[in-house]
Amino acid sequence: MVDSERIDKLIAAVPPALALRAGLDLDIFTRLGGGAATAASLGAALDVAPDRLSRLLYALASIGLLEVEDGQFRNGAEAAAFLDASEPTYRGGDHALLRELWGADLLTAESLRQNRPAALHDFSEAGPESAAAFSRLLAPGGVIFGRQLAQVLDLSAVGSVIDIGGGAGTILVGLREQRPQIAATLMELPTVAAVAPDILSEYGASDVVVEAGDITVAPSIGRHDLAILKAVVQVLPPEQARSSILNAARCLAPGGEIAIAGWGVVDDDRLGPPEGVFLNLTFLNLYRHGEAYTEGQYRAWMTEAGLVDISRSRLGDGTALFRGRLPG
Ligand SMILES: C[S@@+](CC[C@H](N)C(=O)[O-])C[C@H]1O[C@@H](n2cnc3c(N)ncnc32)[C@H](O)[C@@H]1O
Repeated sequence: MVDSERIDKLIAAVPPALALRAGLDLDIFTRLGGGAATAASLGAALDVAPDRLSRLLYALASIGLLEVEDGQFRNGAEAAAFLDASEPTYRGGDHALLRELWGADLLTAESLRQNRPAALHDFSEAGPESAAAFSRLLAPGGVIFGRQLAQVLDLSAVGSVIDIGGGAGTILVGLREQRPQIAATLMELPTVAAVAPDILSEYGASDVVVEAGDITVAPSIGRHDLAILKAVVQVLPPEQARSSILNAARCLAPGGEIAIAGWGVVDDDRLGPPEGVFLNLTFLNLYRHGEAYTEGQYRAWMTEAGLVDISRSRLGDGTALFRGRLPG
């Protein structure tokens, strides 16, 4: 017997997520920090009308992200830990990016009807301004991902790391926080390579070597102990996805490790994980050819690249991580 409950729940899941995003956009959780505020004082601090703001505050309280008592709002435990940007455990770094992606998601039916991406994003044809804007959107999330990676990889023997298609290169910032002695290179398409140094210097990482190149055509000019390829394979058509992995492996010194990551990965049956399955729809709206490739495709390309000890794991935020090593 089917009933409408599940459909109602699916539909109801969206508005709380949108309220959360509005809270992040307005910096509400960071403003509140460890304290409490009324809608009036928060409204004054944010320069928004308190009576209208209070609707959002009550909505956030209704899903436990805020707590309210006698008209005073404070962060709930999860918001205090993960949505306050001053905390090292902050998970909201991607919210500006999600705003773009969710905007694109609303166009899925349109993209299918028109048989073209309704919110086309073309990395190779992007002008300097849009390359800089997109790289800035990704930059905060990059630092967080770099920290996550530093926790799961053994960096003790890594003397040199390359982030291929790393946007502004901020993954290298998070990755090297505890090991600043690791030499770092960012390899990017020329338009992004041109804007990356300015963004890197804002993150105190002017020592990162920026190399302009196209990973589908040739490897880096250097050899590195660790190569990172995050959210890059998925933006490329299959033949270029394959060559990006073959060339990334050629950036490695013998014994070096590759970390291929992204939400855009699906199981071989294409039914999971949810991050990959639904990002694959977002891709319909953004890219002519990019897609969430299957685990089997990643493994086949990595094997063809001569990599061994291939593994797939899932990081805390749902990012799929493939690791492999070049024989020593
Ligand atoms: C979705 S973004 C991911 C950026 C970064 N890795 C991250 O996860 O934040 C994809 C990046 O791949 C870069 N890219 C696309 N095609 C490339 C290619 N053929 N060679 C090098 N970089 C490429 C783009 O310029 C863009 O910065």
